[in-house]
Amino acid sequence: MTTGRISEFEGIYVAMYSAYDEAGNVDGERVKKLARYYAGTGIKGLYVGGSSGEGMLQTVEERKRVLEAVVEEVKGELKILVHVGANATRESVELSKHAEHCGADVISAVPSIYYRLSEKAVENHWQQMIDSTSLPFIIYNIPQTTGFHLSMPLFERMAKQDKVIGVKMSGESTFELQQFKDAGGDDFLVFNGPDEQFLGGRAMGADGGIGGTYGVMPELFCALDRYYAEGKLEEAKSLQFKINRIIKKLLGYPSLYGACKAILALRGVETGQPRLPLLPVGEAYRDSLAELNREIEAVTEIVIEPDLRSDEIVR
Ligand SMILES: CC(=O)N[C@@H]([C@@H](O)[C@H](O)[C@H](O)CO)[C@@H](O)CC(=O)C(=O)O
Repeated sequence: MTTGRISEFEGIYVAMYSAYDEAGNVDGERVKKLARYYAGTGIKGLYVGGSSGEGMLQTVEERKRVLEAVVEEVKGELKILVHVGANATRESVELSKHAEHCGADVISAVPSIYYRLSEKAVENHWQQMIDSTSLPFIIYNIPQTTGFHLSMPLFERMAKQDKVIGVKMSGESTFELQQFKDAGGDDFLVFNGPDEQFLGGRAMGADGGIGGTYGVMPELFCALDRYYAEGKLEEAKSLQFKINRIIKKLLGYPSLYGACKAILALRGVETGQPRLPLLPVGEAYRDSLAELNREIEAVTEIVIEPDLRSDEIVR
């Protein structure tokens, strides 16, 4: 049985990539075009300004402009979750208030990075954001990039607050994911972070997923989620394997984000290069990316074809 909160937010969220012009500046029109590209793919919503969105590489003003463009384009069609984590608490609070003012649905944040912070400091950092708006809050746990390990006692203190509705679990342990689900309770949302183990995360209790590579194959993750929900586990497993072959190739380019952005460009959705220090992916890779794009499109064609028998999907 799903509770109100779960049914309101469960599902597939694209962690949206940045959209810059050729000079590398935030381009509102490109942000809108990218957001529009996802509306109608079956996803539940967008996660704006997270890792894939390069929020941590942008100024507060740029982050505001990105969110404003997304809200203007798809508010009401897609749920809008916004990452407001910044190194300084005061910037995070400013971004939180801006998110509420704009009409975002949920705020979310990683801990502050660089300084080795105590649990108390991270708790206070998050609490200031939570207290600054009436929006629900989703903890963003990604220890492999932040270096901060979210302990169970801190998780439990956070999760017992009404406004803290979920955790985006980008750590790789599905056991830990399951522990969050168990401790959070029936009404607490858990989102799978590692796209490569979406199915494992779902089987261990995740209510959906938030992922960067969804951005080049949203229909595949929607289909995977559907197969799992319908109990079609063989089909789901086979589709996850196909997806993982694609992700493995994407991870072989100078940067994952650059490769995904290049694939979007091949589809007519220009978003520029990732911002340095994330490496660009240049012309030299065009042919291999075009081939990878064809591979994604071929799998997509099969999963969205309603008349195909499910066993044809997987062979
Ligand atoms: C470490 C990392 O960046 N993880 C990604 C995944 O989507 C990741 O790109 C994917 O699993 C490929 O490894 C997401 O969990 C991050 C995310 O959703 C975000 O962009 O905020």
